[in-house]
Amino acid sequence: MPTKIDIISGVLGAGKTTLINRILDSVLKTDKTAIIENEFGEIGIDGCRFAESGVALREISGGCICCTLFGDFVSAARQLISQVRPDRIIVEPTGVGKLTDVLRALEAVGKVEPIEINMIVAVIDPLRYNLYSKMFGEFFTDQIQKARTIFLSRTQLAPGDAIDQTVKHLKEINPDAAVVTSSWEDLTGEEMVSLGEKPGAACISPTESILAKEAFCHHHHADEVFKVWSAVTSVRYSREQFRKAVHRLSTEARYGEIARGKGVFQTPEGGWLHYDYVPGETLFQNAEAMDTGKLVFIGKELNSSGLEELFGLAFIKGV
Ligand SMILES: Nc1nc2c(ncn2[C@@H]2O[C@H](COP(=O)(O)OP(=O)(O)OP(=O)(O)O)[C@@H](O)[C@H]2O)c(=O)[nH]1
Repeated sequence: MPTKIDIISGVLGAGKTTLINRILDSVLKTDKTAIIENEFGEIGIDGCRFAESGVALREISGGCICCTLFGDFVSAARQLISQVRPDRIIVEPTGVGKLTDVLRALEAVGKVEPIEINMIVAVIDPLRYNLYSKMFGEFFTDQIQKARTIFLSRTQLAPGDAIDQTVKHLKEINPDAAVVTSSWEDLTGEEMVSLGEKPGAACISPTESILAKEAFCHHHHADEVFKVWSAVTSVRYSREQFRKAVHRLSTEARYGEIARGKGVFQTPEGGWLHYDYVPGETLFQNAEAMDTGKLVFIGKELNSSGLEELFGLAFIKGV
């Protein structure tokens, strides 16, 4: 039996990890499942978020499958298939990865291992459609164009007209994709899997039609456009101090254009908080105790020294 491959794409912070966790609830009942996660930043933050589910996880950090990590991805997939023998591999590309490039990498895997592309999903946040379209440009469009199923995230928070507008834009770019507008809270894991597996009307053959066209297109790589600032730190912040720092970061142009932030830090009381930043929203969650705090921000034209100053760090950069 070929290994089923599910690709869950979406720009930084769109909701890929959240969707994968929902899908895992269902597929783990029947399929031995592995995950390959590609983190653009060097410090992997998400790994621990799948840990409890008991899946085999391979994390590829510090670049993108499209360029620097193409070979690493192909070997990780080959190794998983030959050693773990999963029924299914879920691939979470970086938010600044193009589906085209992921499909190209999978084409290389398919030459040596039996695989079958099962889901090609893009997660789109309707609340930030225009912002992300501008910020992520060709990466965003490519994900929409190549997806078979598009899941809208955060729909419970989005007004109806934002959802309608988003669906209209998506259909203009990819009329064949199935677009799921239901709130994720109203869907079971099984329903999400079945929606993700349902092929769009014009079912894609990744190795031929998509990739042949792409070969002639002008093509930017993620690391030409986006930069990562990351740090490990023992500095403690209260939730309020951290929120204030992030507010400055997102409102003062001198720090650059911040697309995503995530990490963990210790509070003055000794607890640990995980933070998730997307433009206009910072969420905190209690976290397990860590060996050290880790901060990551990704964006355009990042001002590293400004960030260092802002977070007042006694830190070792870029570990
Ligand atoms: N309530 C709600 N929160 C969501 C939804 N999707 C994402 N979030 C929240 O948005 C934040 C980012 O979601 P993630 O699932 O980590 O996004 P991601 O696309 O995996 O992010 P990267 O891996 O950094 O690119 C998290 O705090 C999520 O809890 C959704 O549909 N509903």
